[in-house]
Amino acid sequence: MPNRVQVAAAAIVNEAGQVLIARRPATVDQGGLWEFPGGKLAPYETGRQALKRELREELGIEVTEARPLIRVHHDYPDRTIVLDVWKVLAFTGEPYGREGQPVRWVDMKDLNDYTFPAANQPIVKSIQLPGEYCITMPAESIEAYIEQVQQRLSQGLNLIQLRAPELNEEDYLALAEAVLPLCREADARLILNAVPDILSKVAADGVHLTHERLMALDNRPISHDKWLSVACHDPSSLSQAKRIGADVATLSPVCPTQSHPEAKPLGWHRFQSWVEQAGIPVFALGGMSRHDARRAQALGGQGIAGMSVFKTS
Ligand SMILES: Nc1nc2c([nH]c(=O)n2[C@H]2C[C@H](O)[C@@H](COP(=O)(O)OP(=O)(O)OP(=O)(O)O)O2)c(=O)[nH]1
Ligand SMILES: [Mg+2]
Repeated sequence: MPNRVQVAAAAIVNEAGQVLIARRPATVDQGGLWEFPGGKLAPYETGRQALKRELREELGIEVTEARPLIRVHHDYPDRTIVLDVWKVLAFTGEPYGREGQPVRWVDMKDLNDYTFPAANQPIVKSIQLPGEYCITMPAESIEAYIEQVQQRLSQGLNLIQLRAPELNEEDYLALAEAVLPLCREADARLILNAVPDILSKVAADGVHLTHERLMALDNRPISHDKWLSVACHDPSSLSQAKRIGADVATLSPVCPTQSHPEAKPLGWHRFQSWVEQAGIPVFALGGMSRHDARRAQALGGQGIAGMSVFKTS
């Protein structure tokens, strides 16, 4: 690819959970589409420096705090771009379209109604996902699973993977049906750890595929209005995830974990370098504690996933 363009872009989220987007002029590359404000790195600039300069130039604001959100590589017909996306946590000034471009605050869930350049799909997903992904831990009975989910929701967790591999299909379906209204009530997303077909029976928000199910696929098995979460353990499963159009991945085990004592931990260093190439939001899984969410995010991950980490007593 002849042209490799490095771009810094910003996810600016306000207290009401709205995101600032801008419309690209009709005459430029990707013209007329909505974008996250930002632009190309000048020679010798770091991503963070470019972010600050671009937001000063395009929006008239001064970024005072930002962290990496996601990095996306994308091949357009005429160029490859590397989008280095930052979550802006604090800024001074009132943003406006300083170059005359329309800018708009939109609710996170309404981002899907706007047309962005093709590279932006994983960025939109990353903005919509929280930093904690709760996976249910083994429980004694269906009732105990339900109680566990209730407890996790009451902690404010809003992304729940219903994992219960020991249940037969009928029991798992009954459990999923019982848990779904609880998640709806709490405005949480419910991801079923099961075969993709289950979404024709239970109107959950998505499915999570085991590593084995992921590797057996050639295409995305569910529609784009549902979430496809997948289990990855190495660069080849991460690239398979990207290839089939998964929305989010767990990468494990990052640290030693009691639930999978035989698995060799990959460590934070590899987590960082594999995530950088992944191009989709990736949660660190395996031996996590709550304070690791910040660490995972500082290394370019979406946050942490886990089972026992969210247990309160
Ligand atoms: N800023 C931004 N650029 C994006 C997004 N998605 C996406 O594919 N791009 C592409 C479009 C462009 O090819 C490139 C960004 O270049 P740009 O036109 O914003 O660059 P710039 O602000 O430095 O503008 P200029 O000085 O070249 O006029 O990245 C996005 O969400 N935000
Ligand atoms: Mg720009």
